[in-house]
Amino acid sequence: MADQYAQSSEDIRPTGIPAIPAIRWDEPPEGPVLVLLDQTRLPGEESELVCTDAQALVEAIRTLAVRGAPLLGIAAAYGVALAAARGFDVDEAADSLAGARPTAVNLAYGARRAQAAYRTAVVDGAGPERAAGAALEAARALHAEDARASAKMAAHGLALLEELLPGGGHRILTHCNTGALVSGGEGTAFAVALKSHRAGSLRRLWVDETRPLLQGARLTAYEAARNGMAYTLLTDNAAGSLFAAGEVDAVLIGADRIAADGSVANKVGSYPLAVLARYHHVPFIVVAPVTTVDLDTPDGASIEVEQRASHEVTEVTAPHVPVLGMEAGGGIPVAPLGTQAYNPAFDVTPPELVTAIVTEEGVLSPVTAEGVAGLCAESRGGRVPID
Ligand SMILES: CSC[C@H]1O[C@H](OP(=O)(O)O)[C@H](O)[C@@H]1O
Repeated sequence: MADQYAQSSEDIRPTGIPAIPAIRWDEPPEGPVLVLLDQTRLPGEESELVCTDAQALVEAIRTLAVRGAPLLGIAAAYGVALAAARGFDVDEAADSLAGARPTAVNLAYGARRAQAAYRTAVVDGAGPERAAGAALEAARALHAEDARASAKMAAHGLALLEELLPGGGHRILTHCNTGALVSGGEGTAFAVALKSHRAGSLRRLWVDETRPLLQGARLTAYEAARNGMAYTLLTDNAAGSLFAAGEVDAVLIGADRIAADGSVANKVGSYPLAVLARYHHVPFIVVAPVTTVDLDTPDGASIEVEQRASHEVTEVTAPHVPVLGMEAGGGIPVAPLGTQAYNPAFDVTPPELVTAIVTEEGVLSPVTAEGVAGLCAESRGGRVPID
């Protein structure tokens, strides 16, 4: 069944990860800027969004021009460095960036890490310029750490797939977008699928479109095509029939926050996939860096799930209008005007439904509170306060 839905080979353009990096710091003569690949305009348009202050970055985060837990942390750290470099109030910038979206713990972690570097420099007698340099150094370090973590997660994840599914021919279902567009490297869950592809072991990447903001259709399909992967798009509500047909060997997803008990907050639609995977005896694998683990959040019920605007559900956009960032009424109504929609951006999967959590520190399975704590103990000596 999988092969009859394969896109034709000429559609596959193995041109590598996005030509424009998801994020980059630049220092033109008029002053430092943070340059983002505007993810609201993908896949049709690869355009850059230039942020000159933290407020512009907060808006870009809220409209998902920049998104995905690890990249949100990196962006927030650069945002604090940008505020420091341009003489704005660093604490105010860190607070507004940390609070831009509630669920991805990396966001606050990145902001606080750069803020802590700035403060430490000031306490050590550094002037504003050197202190700003310390914040930028912290952002660059986080960026590089995430790139290394991505490569390690890909290696650990592929080894797990080969253990669970010996002989290759992996048919992997993924949800939302977890590639280079969410990372300092090649991503989290997508990086595992990409490594499987490069090893000749990926038979099919099933890509959930991921309503309502279509990160799967717009972003994961874009990354899979650019990497020459065999992928097939599906509506979220078609996933169940794929499991029933025996077409899914493993589910690979990312995470936005992993609580101390191992509960996983991820894009809405992840929890139903976990239930389907359990019912059909398919491994449900979460791939996330340790920066996504939050020991200060005890369990899934304690995770704040972002609720987003109704119009993201009740309207679709015209081709030239970005999916995100539009005001209510900016799109084409698919429901009666005035319809209110339940639009949680994430859901929470309990640890007992998670086969394994893959981090740069290795594979945690089964998922236990002790194991989650152990991940952090190894990877993060000191802990930067994130709230
Ligand atoms: C590996 S982080 C990617 C993670 O972030 C996505 O959410 P959003 O697109 O709203 O930033 C989704 O939960 C992905 O799993």
